[in-house]
Amino acid sequence: MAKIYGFKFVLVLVLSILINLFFLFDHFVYKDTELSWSKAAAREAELVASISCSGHGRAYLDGIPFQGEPICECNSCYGGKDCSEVLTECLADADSGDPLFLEPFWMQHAASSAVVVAGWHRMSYRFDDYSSISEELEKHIRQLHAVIGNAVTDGRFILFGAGSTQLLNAALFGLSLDDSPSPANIVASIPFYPLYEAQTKYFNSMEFKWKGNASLWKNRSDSSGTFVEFVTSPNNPDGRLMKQVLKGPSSKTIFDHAYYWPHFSAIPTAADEDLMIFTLSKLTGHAGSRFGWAFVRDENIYKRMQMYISLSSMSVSRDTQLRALKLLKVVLKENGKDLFEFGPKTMRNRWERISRSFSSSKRFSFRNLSLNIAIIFKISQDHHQRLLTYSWPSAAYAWIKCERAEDQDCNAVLKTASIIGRGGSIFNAESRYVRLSLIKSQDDFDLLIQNIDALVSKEGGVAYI
Ligand SMILES: Cc1ncc(COP(=O)(O)O)c(C=O)c1O
Repeated sequence: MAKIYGFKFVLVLVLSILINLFFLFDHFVYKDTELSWSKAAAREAELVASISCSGHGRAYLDGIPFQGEPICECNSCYGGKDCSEVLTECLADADSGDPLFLEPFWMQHAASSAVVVAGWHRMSYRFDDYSSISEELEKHIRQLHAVIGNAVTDGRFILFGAGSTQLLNAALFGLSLDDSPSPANIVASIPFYPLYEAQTKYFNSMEFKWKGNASLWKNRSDSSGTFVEFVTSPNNPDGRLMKQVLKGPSSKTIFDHAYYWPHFSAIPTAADEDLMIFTLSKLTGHAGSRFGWAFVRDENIYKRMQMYISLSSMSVSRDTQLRALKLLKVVLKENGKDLFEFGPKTMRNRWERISRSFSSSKRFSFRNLSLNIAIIFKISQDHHQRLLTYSWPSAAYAWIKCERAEDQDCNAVLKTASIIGRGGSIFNAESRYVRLSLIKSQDDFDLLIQNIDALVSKEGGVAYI
């Protein structure tokens, strides 16, 4: 009898231990991972993401709803409720530098790149340490440059801006606001990104004046004052790796490295300049997030740039910084392997395609940027492995020249074939040049190729310059 009671006692004890373990597990392990306040938001986000737009559009959480439902926003030349209708007489728009070629990458990395933002996320003007930049984001940015080897970041201050657009202007003020009695002369080499001239003229400061083509000031006298040169490397529009034209103690340089990433260029050396500007827009494609950063060697210039940011917008949105951090974490996975395979491969394919389209043309030519692009991933600290080697140009834009004497306005010529490019005069170059953007969506690119093929088929022969 005592044996049976003893057995029952042990059984009850074991059961009770098991039940307690179950509740403990449920409380600390299962309950811990169960979603509560984020569940509805996650469901809403996935619901919108699941709306089918036939691969030619996208529904967004903040899109204008129709009958309470989010609707598809179609790519150009597609329409209808689900973007399945091809619009006729549609123009191939290769004008803007909207980097949507990277959208498929982020669709493939939807899970790792999603961000959940609580209603109370970083409401303050400041971080705890009174700074306005996320230390963690700064760390990831510096790590990214070290992995890709495109910039030396040691011994430099870092600044965040609302896209590189804000930082370019901050740099202009930072370099011009010195004790010089006359305004700084602002220059760039032709062809140049038109924003430099537009910003300098629009802000119309007493501290600086636009002076145009840098080459015209090579033999200037000492009394000509301070010069600030914008150097875009790789260049927009023609993709060349550029150096400053003006040298000497009275010249300062703003290096705009928006395109100095393996998608668009060889990375022969790590940029090691005094003032370097980068942007998330052309790195990950998130132009809409408006995030850029600058590395500045000189503390006084850094402080003046900081003052500009502070007076114009206080600082960069914490929401944007959070998103940038999440994106860079994805980028840095396996030392950048995924993004820096996808980006260059996509650009190489597009260049192969457009080169083929123009290959039989004598009427149009483009600079053959036949770069030997070597993408180097740091597999570990001291071991580099060459994973991809391309011998194709991969610049963000094709810089096309109309070769016939009568084709003075190349943009107009392309327009007759329903192609919208950006005319050379916008970059201060001849109008027999035109820039075609190769970084837009696949739909835009496919239509561009279709219209180029139709235009070229009306003539014959290739001319590389
Ligand atoms: C050379 C260059 N710099 C800067 C920018 C501006 O980029 P962000 O989106 O960072 O303002 C662009 C955009 O096309 C660009 O081509």
